[in-house]
Amino acid sequence: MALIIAFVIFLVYIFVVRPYYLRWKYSRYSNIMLGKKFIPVLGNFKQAIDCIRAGKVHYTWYKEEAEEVKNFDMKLNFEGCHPILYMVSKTACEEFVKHGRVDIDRSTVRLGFAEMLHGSIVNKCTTKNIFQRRKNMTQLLGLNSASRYIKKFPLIPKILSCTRNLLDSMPEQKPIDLLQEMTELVFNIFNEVLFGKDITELVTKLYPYENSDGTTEEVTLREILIRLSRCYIVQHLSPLTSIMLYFGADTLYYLNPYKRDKKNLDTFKGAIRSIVSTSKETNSIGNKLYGFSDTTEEEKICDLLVIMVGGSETSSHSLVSCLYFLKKHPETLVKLRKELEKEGLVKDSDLSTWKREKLQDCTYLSCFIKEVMRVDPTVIETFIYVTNKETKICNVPIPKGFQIRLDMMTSNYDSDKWLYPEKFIPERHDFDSEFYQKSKQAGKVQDVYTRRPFGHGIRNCPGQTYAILEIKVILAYLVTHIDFEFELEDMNNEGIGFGLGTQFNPKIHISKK
Ligand code: HEM
Repeated sequence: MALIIAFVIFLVYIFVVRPYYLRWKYSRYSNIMLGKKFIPVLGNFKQAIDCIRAGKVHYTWYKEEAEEVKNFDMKLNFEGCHPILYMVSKTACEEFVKHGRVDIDRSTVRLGFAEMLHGSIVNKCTTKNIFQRRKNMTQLLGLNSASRYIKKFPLIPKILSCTRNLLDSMPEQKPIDLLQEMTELVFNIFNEVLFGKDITELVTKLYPYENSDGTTEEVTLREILIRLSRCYIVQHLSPLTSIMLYFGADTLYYLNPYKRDKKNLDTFKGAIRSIVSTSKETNSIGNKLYGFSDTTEEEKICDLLVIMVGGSETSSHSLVSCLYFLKKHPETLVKLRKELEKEGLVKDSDLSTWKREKLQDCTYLSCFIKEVMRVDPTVIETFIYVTNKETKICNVPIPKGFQIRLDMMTSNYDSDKWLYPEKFIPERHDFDSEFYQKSKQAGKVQDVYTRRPFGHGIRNCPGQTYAILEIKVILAYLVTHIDFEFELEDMNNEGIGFGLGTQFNPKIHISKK
């Protein structure tokens, strides 16, 4: 009995007393905004739930609050019972980056995606070993801008041939699940890059997947990855996860859905392990990554998993957004097609015409993608970071062990930095455009922290160069080879969005040119 009472008191403390105490404590700082609609247990998730109920994408409230939030350096929110300080202003971001690694480092909390990717670099502090593993990844995959790999390896032809295969398999004038198709496409591309010829097994072989009703289904690895990503997002949002984490992350595995998700995850990792260990492609990136001596076998598998998730979930969502905004603003599609035509990137042009340099010359294409990432970012916040000791940011003392994230949405809608931030105007990113000059004259100037789609600091996204190149090639190929229509309901929905975790699953109809 005493134990039950102690447990109830503990729950009341973490879900009610502590959040209210922290809200009171930080309300005394004029540069901290308290998240709205806070309610015990759910924390500020209520805002996301309200958006979904109103038929809008779950992160619309970030956009709606942006004009108010921009007046603060930080925002205090609660994810369930977890307090998180979001870095909002340029100064807060700058100080966050300066504190990097020593005073503030990546959190090791095993929650949601971080739990799914547990064992990889993602929820590990920035030690020498983690730095080396990140370097192994970026150098081998050539994800940094000075990439020898991207130059030497026929990455663009691979992207093009996968996109062409996808288009060949797409039926005309029938509803197509766009997110599913884009995820499949980037998954295939990324895995060809990672595993070369071994891809065949990866794409076609079926593996057992345990469903929530206890039945087992035979599905492809790609399907397992898609389902698992969704399951771990749900785990992240569940108050039960927060409670159980207090008893140690491994206790999760005694209960469903955690036990089942872990089993499915182990199937996935087992398959990757078997593909790499029996690989005939000794020179494949996956094999080389697997060959590094400074990591254990489990760490290598987990690092492969993180690049597979990072490489497919994110870019596919960005592509859906890009296609949507092209249709929403038809003049952008006309302008983009004209630019591509000028570079000789047209239907039936020889695949060897599609050179990286040509795509780099497509200023409008770059600006368009930047604008999509501004109005509808794929990721709205970084992974969780934590203070290693009492730290000050913008003169606010933050105790040891406090969780921190970078807010990646507010600055996109800051009217001090952007002219007409609510409008979709790709030209705002083109220094030579009239609109850019007009913005400048109106005193709107961006700084290095205004755009944050890939995070900042030593643990920012190592895949950004690869991601942007991939999005450019696929988008350019698609718009030159198909016409497409979204459903009217989606076109008219002003609250639609396609970032990670979106509830929207748009259907398109295509006709091949
Ligand atoms: C549109 C595409 C993408 C977006 C918007 C994106 C965004 C992000 C963001 C916001 C982070 C967190 C940074 C932080 O916590 O400070 C991240 C981390 C990461 N991303 Fe990406 N990403 C994309 C594509 C990719 C690709 C293609 C890869 C392939 C390798 C990748 C691999 C990673 C990895 C490994 C991390 C963890 C880095 C670490 O823990 O040190 N991402 N990404």
